[in-house]
Amino acid sequence: MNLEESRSAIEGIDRDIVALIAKRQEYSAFIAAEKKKSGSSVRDEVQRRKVLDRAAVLASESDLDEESIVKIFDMLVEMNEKAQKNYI
Ligand SMILES: C=C(O[C@@H]1C=C(C(=O)O)C=C[C@H]1O)C(=O)O
Repeated sequence: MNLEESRSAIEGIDRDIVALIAKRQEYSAFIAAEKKKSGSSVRDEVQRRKVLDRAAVLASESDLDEESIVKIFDMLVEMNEKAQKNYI
């Protein structure tokens, strides 16, 4: 595979990543509605920890740097919380 082909493959993957992030974000509306009903706060520290710990395990299973993957997921959680706040 040459440089152009590799870059084109990466572009496709980047598009997939953004589409998956958008899909993840869509759930913020449903989750915000449930939290509004029950009066729960947007940030759920127990669930947040679960998501970040799972990300670390998945990173390690795929031989990826755990710290970097956890940072990415920390940003995803923050994005989701920010979106939920727009619904509450
Ligand atoms: C999505 C939720 O709300 C927040 C966002 C989370 C996430 O993006 O995974 C996890 C915990 C919460 O702080 C949830 O409570 O499940």
